[in-house]
Amino acid sequence: MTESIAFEEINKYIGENEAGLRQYVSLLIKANELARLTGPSDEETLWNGHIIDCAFALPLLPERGCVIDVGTGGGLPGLVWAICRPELRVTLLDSITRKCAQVERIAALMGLRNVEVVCSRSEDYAKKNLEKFDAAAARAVCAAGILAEYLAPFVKTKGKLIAFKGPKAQEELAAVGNKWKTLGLSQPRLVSYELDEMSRCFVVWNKVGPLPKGMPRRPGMAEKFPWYR
Ligand SMILES: C[S@@+](CC[C@H](N)C(=O)[O-])C[C@H]1O[C@@H](n2cnc3c(N)ncnc32)[C@H](O)[C@@H]1O
Repeated sequence: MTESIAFEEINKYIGENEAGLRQYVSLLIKANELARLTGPSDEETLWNGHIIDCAFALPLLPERGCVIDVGTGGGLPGLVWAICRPELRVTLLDSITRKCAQVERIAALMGLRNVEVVCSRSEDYAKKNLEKFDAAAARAVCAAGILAEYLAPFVKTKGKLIAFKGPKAQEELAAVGNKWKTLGLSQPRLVSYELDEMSRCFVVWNKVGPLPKGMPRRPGMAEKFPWYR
């Protein structure tokens, strides 16, 4: 792993947007009481473990354009990005209606005009939104190989796929080997960062070619029949 992101690189985003990010945390705590959106939901855990974690990806995002957060749950990372990068249009996608309703409410209460919430399985939404986004990302959704199948259809050629990953990243990538080209993707690169003394990373692919015929597949097929096996 050669690349890394230091806390200093994201500190300015956090400093400039602290009021908005703190407001999001307090709305998320309230929303958690109505619909379980995240795990532990005290202010410190949300700030340190979720907000800062999501902010670490900010330097990887495109200068402008639109990005999609697949499996956004309570709006992570998409709402953090929408707050810190108001010039980006951010689509927050999740298949669970009660989560989407809460995220929509939070975005409305915060007056975020650059956010769209979509309640759908990613495979269904991808069919109608092929190659519409400059970047697609996901945090805590599924293993890298399966995730790449979810994200790749959304991304324009030369766009980016970003996956938040922990210590299992190398193992998940090894399961796919060097077959990424099949999905129209570059070989992945790993970008490391440190949070709470834990080593984490982003897996980043570039979209370099077309999707194979038959993709995106029906909901559920990606997990049942991994494309790389
Ligand atoms: C563990 S949660 C993570 C939520 C958030 N990204 C975070 O970091 O807190 C995973 C979310 O992905 C959603 N999800 C998983 N597969 C999906 C799919 N194929 N299409 C849409 N949403 C999906 C689930 O509904 C769930 O809300």
